[in-house]
Amino acid sequence: MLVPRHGPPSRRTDRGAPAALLRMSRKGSEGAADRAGALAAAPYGPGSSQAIPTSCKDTNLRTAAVIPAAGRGVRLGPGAPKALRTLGGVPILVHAVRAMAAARAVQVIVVVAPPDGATEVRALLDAHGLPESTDIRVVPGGEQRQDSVRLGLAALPDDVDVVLVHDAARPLVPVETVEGVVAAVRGGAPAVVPGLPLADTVKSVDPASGAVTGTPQRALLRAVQTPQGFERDLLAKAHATVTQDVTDDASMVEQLGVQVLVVPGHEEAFKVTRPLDLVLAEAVLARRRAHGH
Ligand SMILES: Nc1ccn([C@@H]2O[C@H](COP(=O)(O)OP(=O)(O)OP(=O)(O)O)[C@@H](O)[C@H]2O)c(=O)n1
Ligand SMILES: C[C@](O)(CO)[C@H](O)COP(=O)(O)O
Repeated sequence: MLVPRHGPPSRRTDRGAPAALLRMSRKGSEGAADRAGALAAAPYGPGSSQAIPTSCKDTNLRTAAVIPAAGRGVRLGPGAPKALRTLGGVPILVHAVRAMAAARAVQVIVVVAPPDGATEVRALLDAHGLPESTDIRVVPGGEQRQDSVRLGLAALPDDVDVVLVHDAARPLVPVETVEGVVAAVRGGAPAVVPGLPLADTVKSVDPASGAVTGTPQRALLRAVQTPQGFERDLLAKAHATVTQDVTDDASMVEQLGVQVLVVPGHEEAFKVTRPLDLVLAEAVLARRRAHGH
């Protein structure tokens, strides 16, 4: 099914799909070249007039997850790169890959390894017996998270139309959260993030003096998690055009003027960032195991 999202339909073929989109769904190098061309004629943003595919039933297109895992884990303290440290005796990255592979919609996973660690990560994943039905690829990452995600996107096969970006550092995200994000993208939202209301009051501050400059209304705020889900071409365009430093992928899409939708997140999808997060993650895992999960 093809539906207009950002304005009136553009020139259509006899099946109702804009010609550029049908070209983009072809497999192989010709399809890839057309995809690049179609991206240059960017359909996204205010006033745009393109239509985009929403259902893999009509297009046979697949959903992929890019898992940036190239960070050093400085805030976690000295040791191996964070994604390779263990939780319940299993590397954090393996938990994250399993969490993505558990979602029926996710057929392709691109793991973005530390820049000099792709071979080690490939061997680690092979040693942990991940589902053979999922196409799992490993590529080296970059200096910043944004660089790593961009390198992961470049390794996606042509027949992927929806992409999740999921931090390796969120190893315990429940499958329901992953599937909720995919369903929202497949249901018509071009960019989707899971989010939770805040428990703390948040202040803006002047970093130089520490003086409070404001108190945003808490009810209007959400702490956003991953996986963040996107139409592939939209995310590729965001990574090709936004150069400003950002802390998540959705904010790059926001800079293109495209609406991002928040769906319910989950408290177990927290990010392992500091040492106490590891303690919490071990406790959550122990609770799951006690319940037979
Ligand atoms: N150059 C980078 C930096 C981060 N990441 C990934 O992005 C996710 C979120 O980043 P964060 O939690 O900040 O991880 P680190 O960068 O490892 O943590 P720190 O900032 O404490 O070093 C992590 O899965 C991390 O591996 C990445 O792939 N490439
Ligand atoms: C992408 C993210 O997890 C959303 O909350 C977060 O912004 C990553 O931040 P980090 O400082 O790179 O961990």
